[in-house]
Amino acid sequence: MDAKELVHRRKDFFGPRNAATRVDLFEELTDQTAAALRAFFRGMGAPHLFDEVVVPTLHEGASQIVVAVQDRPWPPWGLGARNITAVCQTHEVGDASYAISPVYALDQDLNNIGMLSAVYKEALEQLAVDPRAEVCYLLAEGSVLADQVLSTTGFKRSEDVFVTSDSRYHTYRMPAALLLERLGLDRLATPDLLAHDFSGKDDEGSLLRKLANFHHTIYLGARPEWIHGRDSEIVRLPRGVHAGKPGGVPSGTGRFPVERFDPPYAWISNFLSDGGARKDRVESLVEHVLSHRQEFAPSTVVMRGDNVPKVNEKLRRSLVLNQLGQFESLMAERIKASLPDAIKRMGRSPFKVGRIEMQITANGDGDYFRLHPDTDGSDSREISFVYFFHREPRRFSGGELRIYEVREINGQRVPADHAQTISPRQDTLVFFPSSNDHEVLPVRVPSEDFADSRFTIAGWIHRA
Ligand SMILES: O=C(O)CCC(=O)C(=O)O
Ligand SMILES: [Fe+2]
Repeated sequence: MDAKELVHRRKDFFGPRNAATRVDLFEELTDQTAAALRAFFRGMGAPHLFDEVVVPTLHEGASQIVVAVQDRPWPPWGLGARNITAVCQTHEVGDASYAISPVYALDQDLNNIGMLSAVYKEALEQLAVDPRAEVCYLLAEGSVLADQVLSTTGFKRSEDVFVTSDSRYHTYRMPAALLLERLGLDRLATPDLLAHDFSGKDDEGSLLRKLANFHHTIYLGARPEWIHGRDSEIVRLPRGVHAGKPGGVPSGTGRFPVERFDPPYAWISNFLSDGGARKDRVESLVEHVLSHRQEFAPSTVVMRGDNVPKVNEKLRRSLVLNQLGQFESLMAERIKASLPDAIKRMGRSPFKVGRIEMQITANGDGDYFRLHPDTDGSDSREISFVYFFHREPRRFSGGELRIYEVREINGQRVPADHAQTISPRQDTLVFFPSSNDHEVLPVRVPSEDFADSRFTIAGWIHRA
């Protein structure tokens, strides 16, 4: 190889590597694709993403996976026949509203901006077939860089807010077609992107820098969630959380401007822990539920006009245990101690506390609790609470508690068109008014092991 050739090669660092790359798209997994994806995520250092995110999301439908793939010319089968080098997944979260993942890539391709952009472009183009299609990211309040990058690209922050114990997340949204345009992806062909050939289309590399900035910020902003399971600046947008509510209330997609409300709930982290005792308390609670596994029964609901609790899988699917054992008095004591402050935080008036009902629930794979209030006003339930706990490490996903806000219109309390979504956190308790509509989004427990369930102590505080 002479020096000239070497210089030429250096100039096209990613171009030659992308020469055998194509962009592919699928909505179902063949064994071959599954194997290639698994190998990809393992190479990325996040093997669990495949089983815990990609596959379940795909199985729920309305999801697409766009990949950059290199095929081995011969033999076209067996190990390494398809080598995936980048992945982007979209899924519907509401009417014509889509979540879009970062473009996942192996470390050696993180600056392969042409390839990342080619994948992103094809993912967006699939969505933009519907002119109403918008894409969404969930971005933490107070984020500086990601907010700047998304906002200058044309994303609008909406008041669809999601809450975890560490952060509040806003939904940022933008039409898919406009995003293609703003990133210059409507002007660039996929082969040119893969060849890193921006000639004539990129004014002094500003397009390349803009794309790099966009992909890097989203990738790095989202990375703590999938590498460390930590709250990150950008988090995954779960399916269903922007879905419309029954009863004709407009969906909370944020397409309709909404005013801001005070949170309708109050929460307390490290609820049972004091000092170093947390681990022991939660562990013994987990032991308690595991040793009473046989006494858990299918959960029931009480329908209006009927006093007898019945199993109704249209509304609720989970298991319930009524004996709290030694935890009953501990919970009651803690609840009473923290209630006055919580009531203040929820902006409610104090009331004389009567009895406290409590039950333990286990939400396994596929379980949920559809939209409901805990009182129709004919009983004395005042405040509901949910205490979250689970075996470590956490092996379920989903199961967010979504609490709808209420607003006054002409003196009447009506459910607002948006809600706050709380992801289950170890040893955290959430209070909310029993009359507020709320729901538990579907839970995923890939292991299908009872011990990996989303466990709660749920209860109701009555007026005396
Ligand atoms: O499990 C939850 O997060 C809420 C349960 C609930 O709504 C109830 O038990 O009434
Ligand atoms: Fe409830």
